[in-house]
Amino acid sequence: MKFAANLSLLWPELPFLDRFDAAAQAGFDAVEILFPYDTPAPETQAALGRNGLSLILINAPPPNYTGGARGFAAQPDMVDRFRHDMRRAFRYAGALGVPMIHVMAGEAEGDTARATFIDNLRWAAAEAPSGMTLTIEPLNPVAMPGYFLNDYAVASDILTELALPNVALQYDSYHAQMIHGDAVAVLDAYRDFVVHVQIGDSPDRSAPGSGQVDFAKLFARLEATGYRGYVSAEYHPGGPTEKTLSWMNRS
Ligand SMILES: O=C(O)[C@@H](O)C(=O)CO
Ligand SMILES: [Mg+2]
Repeated sequence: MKFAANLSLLWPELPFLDRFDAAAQAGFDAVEILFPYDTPAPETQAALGRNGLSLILINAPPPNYTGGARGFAAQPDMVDRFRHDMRRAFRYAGALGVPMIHVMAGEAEGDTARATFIDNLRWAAAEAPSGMTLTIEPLNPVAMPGYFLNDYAVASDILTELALPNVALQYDSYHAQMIHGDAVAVLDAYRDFVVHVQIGDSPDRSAPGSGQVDFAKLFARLEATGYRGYVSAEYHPGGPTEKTLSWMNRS
């Protein structure tokens, strides 16, 4: 199994660029960053390069630049803004060879929002550089009140309707458990759509093994179904990150 470290959440006590060194020392060869845009791409590239790390995922758009809004992809009156932000994300990801961008839906509800989300994803999929995959991720309403994409069934319906090879599902055990009460059942139900897996426990987004998610079963299901993507650590370590990484030793 391939593991990645989410440097937006792990090693929170370290300056951002030092987290790359910590991840490599802990045995990771890949990282993801929710919103890397404050750091010029050459600086991120240097931190990756000196550690032999790949950056596998970033999000679009950056919330510091949107006033905290978590995307506009499902907002009918923000189509121009969505396209502008996606072009910026494509430039940043392209400069660093990032193969996946998580497209954030933003706060919205209803049929018009759904149609807008689908139209925007179709546009972005056509604009995306060759080899890049766009992901969508259901976020739970406790963590992200009002967020449009808050249910795995909604995500899978949208992906089925789109039927595009470069738009797929980002599964997160923390959100899946919070939304549907059984993260493993969610993985089983929507496994065919999944290209990227993030792990965190529920209800506190703490380290695997500290909450309600059955990680032994979850890893077994990933292995049994031949998952070849990354499993990325996206949780609040609540102390030294190195002490939370025993889950990496299981495969
Ligand atoms: O699970 C999460 O919160 C993230 O993967 C994310 O992309 C939201 O910013
Ligand atoms: Mg996530």
